[in-house]
Amino acid sequence: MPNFADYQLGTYFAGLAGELPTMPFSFAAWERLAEEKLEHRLWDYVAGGAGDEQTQRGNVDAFTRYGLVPHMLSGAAERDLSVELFGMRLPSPVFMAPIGVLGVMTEDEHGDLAAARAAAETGVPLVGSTLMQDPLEDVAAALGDTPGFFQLYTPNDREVAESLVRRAEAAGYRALVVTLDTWTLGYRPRDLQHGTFPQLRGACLANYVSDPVFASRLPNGDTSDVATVVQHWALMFGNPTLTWDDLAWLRGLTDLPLVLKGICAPDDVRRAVDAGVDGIYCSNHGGRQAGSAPALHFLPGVVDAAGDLPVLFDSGVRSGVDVVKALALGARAVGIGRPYGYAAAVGGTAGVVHALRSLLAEADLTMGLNGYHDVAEVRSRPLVRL
Ligand SMILES: Cc1cc2nc3c(=O)[nH]c(=O)nc-3n(C[C@H](O)[C@H](O)[C@H](O)COP(=O)(O)O)c2cc1C
Ligand SMILES: O=C(O)C(=O)c1ccccc1
Repeated sequence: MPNFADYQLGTYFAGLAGELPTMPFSFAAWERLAEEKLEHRLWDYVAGGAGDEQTQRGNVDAFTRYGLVPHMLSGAAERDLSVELFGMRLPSPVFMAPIGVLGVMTEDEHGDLAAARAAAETGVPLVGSTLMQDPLEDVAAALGDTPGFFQLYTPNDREVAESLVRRAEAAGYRALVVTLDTWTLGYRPRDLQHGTFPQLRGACLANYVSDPVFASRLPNGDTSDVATVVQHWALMFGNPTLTWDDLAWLRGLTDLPLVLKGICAPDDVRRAVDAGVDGIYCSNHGGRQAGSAPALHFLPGVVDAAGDLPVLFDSGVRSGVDVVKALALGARAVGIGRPYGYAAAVGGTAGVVHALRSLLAEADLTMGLNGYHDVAEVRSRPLVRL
């Protein structure tokens, strides 16, 4: 059983030996460094969100409305953070949420590969986006023994969708995460002001370019002209006509565990359960799509409606304390988004490894100091509503 808190001890020991930290230990510090490092347009794309950005701020603020209750003398000197997900025992409940522009956020290495290498080093699973700078097969190969899940943006061309799913299966991804909240792009003032966003300039379309069915849709199957690729991608990317009636088709596409991302309403959970999915992913896309209530607000209702199905959660998680709060509200696994993206921008693989290890150390220490031995115990004790 990994002792995540040892990362803190190791840091102080290294300090005693004169080796001082070079990377941050808080989200705020990562954020500052990433803003300095990233090209302005890319920074705006990653940091920005829909409308006046109240939804993404609300996602973060929502965590301050709940508090953990400390319990003393409970002997929680060693904690078990492991959770069971889709028949796998994961060392911790933390995973990396899909970030579709990770591929171009890093300096010396491609970002999707950096995240996959960090997954291999830490055991933290990666949900790889449809929008990668390298083909999904190369990213899977960099994951080592750590599980990867493939996030699908369902193209309106069903044969392309099917081809992506076949490739994800063949590459060894362990679940299919279908994102439902981005069937068209949200209203994003920062990107609008720049008149563009990265994919429109050909970034992170490797899974399309490398796909034989996608390529077959291009004139003469020629994927070398970026403008042509982007045009076909833009026409195919979203699927506004997808409804619950199409879920049987999606379910029939694969035997992999099927997870629906972007679910917030309990009604939708019930429909998803009826359609035979294996997991519910409660998220409002980090406030980048629709203006809505904070994602955390929806979590208890989603967990309740999901019954025995595992609920994954993201949107607004910034610290190890936030991870523990999301677990207490019923999440089985908790997704980190912008925080590891910023770490990738600042420090590549090493940055992501450090960000994950320090976040896990904080989650582990938070559990221990509050007297919790394991995740089941966190879930069994109510939070204080502030
Ligand atoms: C730059 C960026 C790109 C994203 N791309 C994707 C994507 O390709 N697929 C997807 O399902 N979600 C995508 N998301 C949403 C994340 O998976 C996650 O829901 C969100 O980052 C959570 O919010 P937070 O980062 O503020 O915690 C993206 C988020 C960001 C910040
Ligand atoms: O930026 C995003 O959040 C995202 O998921 C996306 C996906 C495709 C095109 C543009 C944005």
